[in-house]
Amino acid sequence: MKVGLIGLGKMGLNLGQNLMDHNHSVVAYDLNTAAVKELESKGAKGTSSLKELVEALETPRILWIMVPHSVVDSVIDELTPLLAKGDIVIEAGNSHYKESIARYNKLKEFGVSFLDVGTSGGMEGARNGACYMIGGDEEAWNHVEPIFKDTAVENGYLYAGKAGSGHFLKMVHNGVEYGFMAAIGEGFEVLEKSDFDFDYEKVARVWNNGSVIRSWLMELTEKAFAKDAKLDEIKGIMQSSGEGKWTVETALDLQAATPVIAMSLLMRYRSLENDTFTGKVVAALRNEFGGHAVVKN
Ligand SMILES: O=C(O)[C@H](O)[C@@H](O)[C@H](O)[C@H](O)COP(=O)(O)O
Repeated sequence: MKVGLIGLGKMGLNLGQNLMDHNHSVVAYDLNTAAVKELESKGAKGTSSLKELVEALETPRILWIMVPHSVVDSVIDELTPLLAKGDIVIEAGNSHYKESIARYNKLKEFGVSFLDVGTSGGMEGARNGACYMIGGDEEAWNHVEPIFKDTAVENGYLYAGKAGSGHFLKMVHNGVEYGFMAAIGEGFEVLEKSDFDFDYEKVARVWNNGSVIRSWLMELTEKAFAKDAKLDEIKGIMQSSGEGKWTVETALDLQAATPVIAMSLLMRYRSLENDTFTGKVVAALRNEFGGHAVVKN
C-alpha cells in the first residue's frame, strides 16, 4: 500500500523503514528536512509540504500521523482541507482518547475516517515490529489492516472497536507501565539499602530467566545495569508525558481504585523535587511530637 507518513521523529523514521521493509511505499513529510532526506535515502518519496504529500497519494489516501501529542491538532487542521471523502487518517501517537473521539467526529463531517492507534514497543518496535491498539470505524480498519499486520510483531495488533478505544487502551497500558516500572525500581531500592552486596545486572538477569517477573522491562533493567552498575551516572528524576495522569484521572471518574498506578504517578512528580516542603513539614512535626532529629541545612 502507499502511505503518507507525517512526522519523522524517533518513531516515524523507524516506522517508515519498517513499512518499506514490507514493500509498502512511503511518501514522507516532516518540518525537519534532514529527517525527510534520511528516509528518502532509504527509498521513501520525500515532500516539502503537507499539500505536496497529499497530492502524491491516490484516493482513498492513507495518512499516518506520528507527531508529538502537542502538535496533532495543528497537523490535522492543516491537513483536513486537503483531504477528500473516503481518505483515512491514522493517528498513532500518544493522544488522549477524548481528543481522538473529537478528531474522529470532526473528520467524519468531511467524510474522512479517523483511526486512533496506540503504539507500543518504543523505537525498536517501530523499526522491527510494534504493538498496536486501534479504534475507529471497522470499514476503514479493514482497508488498512495489511499495513498494521506487516509492521506489527506477530499477534501484536488489536482492532479494539469504536473511536477512542485504541488510545484508551494505550492510556491504560501506560498506567500499567508506570506501576510495573515503579515496582521494579522499588525492588532495587530495597536491595540497594540492604547490607548485601548484590550485582544488579546479575539479579535482573536471573529474574529474567524462569522467574514470575521476567519481562521486557526487566530485560531493559538488566541492560541499564550492564551499562552503569549502580546507575551512578544518572539522577532519579522521573519525567512523565501524561498517559499515567490520564489513566488516574479516568480511573477517578470511573471510581476504579488504582492505588498502585496513582502512587507511581505521584512518585514521579515527587522525584522532580530534591528537597520538598512536604518533607520539611513532616520532619518538623516528627521533631515536635517525638523529639526526632531534623537534618539542618
Ligand atoms: O508503550 C510504549 O512504547 C511507551 O509507553 C511509549 O509510548 C512511551 O515511551 C511512553 O509514552 C512514555 O510515557 P511517559 O513519558 O509518560 O513515561
